[in-house]
Amino acid sequence: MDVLKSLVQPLVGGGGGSSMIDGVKLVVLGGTVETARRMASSGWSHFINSFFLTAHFSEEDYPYDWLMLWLSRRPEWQRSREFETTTRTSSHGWGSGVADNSFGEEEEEGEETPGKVKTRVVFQPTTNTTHTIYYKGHWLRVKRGRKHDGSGCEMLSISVVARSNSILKQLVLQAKKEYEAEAVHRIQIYFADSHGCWRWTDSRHKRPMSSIVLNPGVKEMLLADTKDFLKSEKWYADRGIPFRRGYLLYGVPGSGKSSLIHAIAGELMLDIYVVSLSSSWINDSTLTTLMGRVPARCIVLLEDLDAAFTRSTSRDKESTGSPDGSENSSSTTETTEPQTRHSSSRRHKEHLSDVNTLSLSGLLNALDGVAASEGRILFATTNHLERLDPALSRPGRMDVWVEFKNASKWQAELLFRNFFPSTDEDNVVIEGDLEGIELPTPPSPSGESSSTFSSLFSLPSTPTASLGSLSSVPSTPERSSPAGKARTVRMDESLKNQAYLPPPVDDEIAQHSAKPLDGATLAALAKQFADSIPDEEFSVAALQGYLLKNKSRPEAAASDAAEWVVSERELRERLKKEREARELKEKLEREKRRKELLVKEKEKAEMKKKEEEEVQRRLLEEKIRAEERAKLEAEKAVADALAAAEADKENGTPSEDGQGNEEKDGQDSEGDEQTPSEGLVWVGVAEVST
Ligand SMILES: Nc1ncnc2c1ncn2[C@@H]1O[C@H](COP(=O)(O)OP(=O)(O)OP(=O)(O)O)[C@@H](O)[C@H]1O
Repeated sequence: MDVLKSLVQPLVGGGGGSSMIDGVKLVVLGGTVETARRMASSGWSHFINSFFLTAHFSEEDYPYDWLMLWLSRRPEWQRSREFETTTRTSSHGWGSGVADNSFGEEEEEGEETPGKVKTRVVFQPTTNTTHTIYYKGHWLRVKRGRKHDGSGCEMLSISVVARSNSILKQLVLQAKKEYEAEAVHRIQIYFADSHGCWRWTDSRHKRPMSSIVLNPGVKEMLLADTKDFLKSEKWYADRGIPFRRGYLLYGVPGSGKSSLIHAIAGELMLDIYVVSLSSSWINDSTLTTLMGRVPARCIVLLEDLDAAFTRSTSRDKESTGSPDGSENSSSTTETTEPQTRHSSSRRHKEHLSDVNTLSLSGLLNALDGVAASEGRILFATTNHLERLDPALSRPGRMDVWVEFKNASKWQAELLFRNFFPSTDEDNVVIEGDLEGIELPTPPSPSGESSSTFSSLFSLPSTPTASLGSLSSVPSTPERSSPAGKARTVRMDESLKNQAYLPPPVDDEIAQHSAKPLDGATLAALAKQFADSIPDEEFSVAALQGYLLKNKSRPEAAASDAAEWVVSERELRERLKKEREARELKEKLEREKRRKELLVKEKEKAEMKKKEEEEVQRRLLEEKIRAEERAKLEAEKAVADALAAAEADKENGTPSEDGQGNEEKDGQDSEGDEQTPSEGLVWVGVAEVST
């Protein structure tokens, strides 16, 4: 105590100093202590940090998601005393494991509202709090924070006292494994945003391939092709061919294009990156940026390929995707790429007039330009193949085309059999089992096919191949096996697929579903249903809609199908008539408006003509009046002159023989050199000209 007093005493200056000096001394003392404390603390953390290995994981990259899922299952992470809540889990829609600290409405008491979206709220530690987690004999210091680069992105920093970074590697690998174990049942959907970034949007359960009802062999062929492609990176590299493959799915709406892509993504365990080309913000540079940012293994889905070009009607013909553009209709890469070079001024103009435009050359560059990423599988969908430019479908861009038509009888039967539950466990429909229905010809990879099934044909992936030769060159040589064999093999594989785990059926929903039927009854009902459905008249989506209405009554669904077809036709007929009537009305109104416009224009022209005539008439009148005025003034001047002469004559001395007068006249005439009549004419002219 004495020691402390002796230390403080000189500083506070004993008892004799003024109170102000004492205050200053106290401030100086406090400042010194605080500075010393800070220096010690920073020195300590510097010292500690020199032993730590630290890894940073940005929100924008996958490892962040892996680790957040892993952390959400750690009790230490949940013991945080400061939380923030979010409804967007970093684990992208799953993360509902036992240790997950999320909670939702199912925990709440009371009945549920059907159709209400269940929102899960997740507690996660606030940013900038540090957690210590024990992992494989090491203490990890985990901290969530934000980047300081202005992006506001979250960062996860994990530090560990270790000599090598192998423990961090192990941690990341384990987190990845756990994440992928969850991901096996789901696919992630990312959507492009207007800043050229991919935003995670949804996580969906995988859709089994068997739920897609297409003509025989189509989906198997596609699946085989995509699988084969993913395995052939070296094959492509050895031949210097860009490692990319494109599939164009075209045809009527509601025929299963998107569903098939979804199912393939699930089967291949790939995420889907979606760009809607009809978005108002899409333009060349955004699309190029997006294409450069897709990960190596994924599915890129370009929706509504034709809509990209119908959106902007003001664009030049050269940059439209429509084959109608005469200059562009025969364009290939060779013709469109030079366009990019020589049309910079035109592009600049376009840019000024409409910043949100996507040109054909921009789209082509994004698909296979230098910036385009490799290893991705591109799917493009369109309802209007005829609107696409041939350049878009050049091999290397769209290697495989698949046409989707309205449902065939065969599809209708299979759809019915897939739709209703069966007591037969092995009620897996193999194409050949569907008796009595003429099967469409399966696709042939050799391209020599196919009448009803002319829809699938594969293009060679070598750049030299022409569009005309629709021979199928497989993405690797092994794929030259006969179609039938390939199909059987792929069918077996797809049946073996264990990846799909459908979500459990809600009890309430189960009550409204049909009771399982035995195989024979189901087959008979499916046949009855298919017999009532006309070939290729209704889309699969329409049939599905009908079945959904009868989801608990398979017998009624089969027996009422013919009636439904009649009512649908009547409905279509009525809608068609209504549309025609509307169009006719609109046409008549347009015609009426056009006529009214013409009449108005005519009236306007007549009015204008009348006004001009009026002006002319007024000018003429003015002119006549001016002439008359001039004439009157001239006459007056003459009369005045005569009167003046008369007056002179009366006032002056008259000469006897009249000589004096004549002399005067003679002098006058000599002096003026002007006769009265000449003077009259001059006055008149001067008046008129003014
Ligand atoms: N071939 C099919 N097999 C199974 N279900 C199908 C099929 N075609 C359509 N459906 C069902 O119809 C609905 C719409 O299908 P989907 O969105 O895949 O059609 P689409 O061809 O992509 O349509 P659009 O061209 O309008 O985008 C989905 O619910 C899907 O389950």
